[in-house]
Amino acid sequence: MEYSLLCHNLYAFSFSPVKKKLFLLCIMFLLWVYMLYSCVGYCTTMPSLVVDTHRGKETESAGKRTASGRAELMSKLLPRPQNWVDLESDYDEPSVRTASRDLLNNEIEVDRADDWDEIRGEQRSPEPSAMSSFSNGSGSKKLPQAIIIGVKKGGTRALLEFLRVHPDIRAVGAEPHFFDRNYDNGLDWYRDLMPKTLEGQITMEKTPSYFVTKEAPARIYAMSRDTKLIVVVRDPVTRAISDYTQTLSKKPDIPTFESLTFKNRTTGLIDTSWSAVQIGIYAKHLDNWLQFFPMRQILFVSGERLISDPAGELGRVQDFLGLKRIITDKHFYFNQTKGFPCLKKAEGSSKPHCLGKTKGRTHPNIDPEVVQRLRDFYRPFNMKFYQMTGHNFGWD
Ligand SMILES: Nc1ncnc2c1ncn2[C@@H]1O[C@H](COP(=O)(O)OS(=O)(=O)O)[C@@H](OP(=O)(O)O)[C@H]1O
Repeated sequence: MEYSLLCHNLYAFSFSPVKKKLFLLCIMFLLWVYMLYSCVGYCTTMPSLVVDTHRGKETESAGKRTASGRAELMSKLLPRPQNWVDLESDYDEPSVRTASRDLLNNEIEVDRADDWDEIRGEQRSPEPSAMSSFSNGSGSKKLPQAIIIGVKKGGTRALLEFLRVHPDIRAVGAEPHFFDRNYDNGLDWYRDLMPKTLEGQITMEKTPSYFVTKEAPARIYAMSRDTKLIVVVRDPVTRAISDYTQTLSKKPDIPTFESLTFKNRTTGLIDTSWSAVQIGIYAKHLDNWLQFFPMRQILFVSGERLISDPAGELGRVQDFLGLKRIITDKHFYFNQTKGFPCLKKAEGSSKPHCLGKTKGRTHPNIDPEVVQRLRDFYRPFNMKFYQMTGHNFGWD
């Protein structure tokens, strides 16, 4: 009797139309609260992600949790950013960072502003094709087997973007700066920045400051003694002017190139502590690398030929990496307006692409006497470099 009464009450409860509506409303409310919660979580994550990426070194001290969080967030952003990323190198030569000049000390911040803009751009407008690779979960993240280690303003971005056309190359778009600024974050952090690769694909990155970082050769060797190293070199005088032009574009009030070049203009003594000058002493930096890596493991790409004959240089790079020559002259066209070779189709896109406006800036006119003095300064170092590499780059 009692049992049938209970059943009756339960039946009345579950099928009462008012209670049924209340029950449904409750579920809808809970769903709504859950969606709101997820949305708020997403929105608060995005800005911190950008800020962390932008801050780079400054956030390092926040500890492992922050670092791994940043790695996770960066990996979501960076492995397959917009196909034609055009980040500008954002480093200064370490020994010069300690120089007393405000101009030099501020250079990292000045350059970082470019990364900030570009990475924001990548978040805003990933192309549909980029999105499909972005969400491609196949493969696994590996440490890079080949790295473009330099030189700043040599043409490193062009080389990396051209290489990314190759189906057997996957590269991280932004500069990880692992072997100079972020080494304390550890190899897992570094690996996590890399895009996923399938068997037979090569993982790559480019950070041009490695070439002038004293600790970089030993650190890369410790990661893998088999790492293939690529250096894009350019006439050191033009490179110095290009470097200066980059800083000038962000800080128009800096002293003239001519005054920064000399320790003492009257005596004509060159200021080798100025990073723009020092980076171009290639023979000196190369010596450091040869303490750890044999010459056959380093490929030197001519920055000049990368412009005049991109397919030729890309052929050499593909051979060096042990890849089939897939990138050929059919992939390039010369854009008259830009004044540089561009890709007919960038990786994952059907549209032609040139590098952005931070690549190929108009250089200021430099006093020809100062240019000549710099040429004289670099000549013996260039000769030594040609001797070491067995290649005359024709800068003299
Ligand atoms: N195809 C193509 N398009 C545009 N620019 C090209 C290209 N190939 C090489 N270059 C030259 O690359 C120079 C910039 O070098 P990096 O990319 O190594 O600069 S950075 O260190 O990453 O900031 C850049 O230097 P500036 O001309 O002084 O701006 C270019 O001369």
